[in-house]
Amino acid sequence: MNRLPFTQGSKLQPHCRIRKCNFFHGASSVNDTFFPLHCKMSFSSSKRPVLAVLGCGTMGVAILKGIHDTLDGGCQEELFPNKFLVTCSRQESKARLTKTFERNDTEVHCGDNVHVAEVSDIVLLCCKPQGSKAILTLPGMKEALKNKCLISICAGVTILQMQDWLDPSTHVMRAMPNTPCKIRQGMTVLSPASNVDQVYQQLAFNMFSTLGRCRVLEEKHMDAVTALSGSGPAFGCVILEAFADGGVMMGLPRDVAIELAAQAMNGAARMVLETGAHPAEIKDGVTTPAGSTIAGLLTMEDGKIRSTLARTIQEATNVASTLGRKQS
Ligand SMILES: NC(=O)C1=CN([C@@H]2O[C@H](COP(=O)(O)OP(=O)(O)OC[C@H]3O[C@@H](n4cnc5c(N)ncnc54)[C@H](OP(=O)(O)O)[C@@H]3O)[C@@H](O)[C@H]2O)C=CC1
Ligand SMILES: O=C(O)[C@@H]1CCC=N1
Repeated sequence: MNRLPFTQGSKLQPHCRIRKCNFFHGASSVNDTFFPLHCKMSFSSSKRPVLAVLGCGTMGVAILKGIHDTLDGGCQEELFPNKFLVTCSRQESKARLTKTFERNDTEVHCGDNVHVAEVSDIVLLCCKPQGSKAILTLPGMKEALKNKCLISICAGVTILQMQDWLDPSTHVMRAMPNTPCKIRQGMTVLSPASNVDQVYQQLAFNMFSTLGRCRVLEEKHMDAVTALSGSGPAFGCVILEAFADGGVMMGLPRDVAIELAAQAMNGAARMVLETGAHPAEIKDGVTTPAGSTIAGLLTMEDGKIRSTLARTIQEATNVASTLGRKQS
């Protein structure tokens, strides 16, 4: 059977090995060279870029934790940020974030979005989709983001919408990461606007590659990406929990059942990603004629599990496409 062509993102993780990305729209390939592009931009306060996270909730924390781990692993890359400013809207969140990020390189602000954007080079927008317009159209934000890079992870908020709210000189990019970025096992898909400078594209690719796998796709795929890999960890965990319930039903202690289910799924997923094998090949390899696996597989098919899961992605994609339209 043919091997599947995957990105090599996960192999980048040890200590920030950066590879060069092919950024043509729709391309996803990375090659094996170290990143050679020298920074032709001068960043605000130091040689290395300052990163802002506007709206630092679940995802902002997941991304920044992964980035901090990369830095703590000794990342010296010129294009990798080494100073961070994050924002939230409530004082209690500020107190929580201040505890979470007790480090000299990270400042936490309540509000202050425009000031934070002003003193940063790269701005990650991590608020809820319906709050994106309110933040990007704050008085002074258009000025603050001139010539800078804005990377939005907001589901369903399009490049065109953001360009409409911002100055034409702003380099607008969408990213769809997922929560495993927190442990640097994430998947991020990037989609830059056509005018985004190569240096910013490289910078974003570098940054997200250290948080797991990263690839570049055309914006038309972003809603499906949101459903499959943005929401995927939630869907995967429901399946995992149901497997564990089955183990508990048959007498396994809960903690053992969860470990076995998680490692079975982790092992299967890694076989797909690391060998390029098709999932069907792995399934067939497990399935002994007249054995227990085929008995279980037929039960799954009786429950229409394939169409149920595929329709899950279809439905989540449809909803993702509407999220940017509902602005508060
Ligand atoms: N959760 C996920 O797995 C994924 C989410 N996404 C996208 O990421 C985005 C964030 O999701 P998630 O992290 O789950 O959401 P959260 O609700 O956890 O985080 C949103 C954050 O925005 C802050 N915020 C709200 N208004 C303002 C404001 N005016 N100024 C500054 N900060 C503000 C909130 O602050 P406060 O806490 O003080 O209210 C909160 O910290 C969404 O757009 C979603 O589509 C993408 C991929 C995966
Ligand atoms: O549920 C949501 O809308 C977001 C987008 C991807 C994951 N969470």
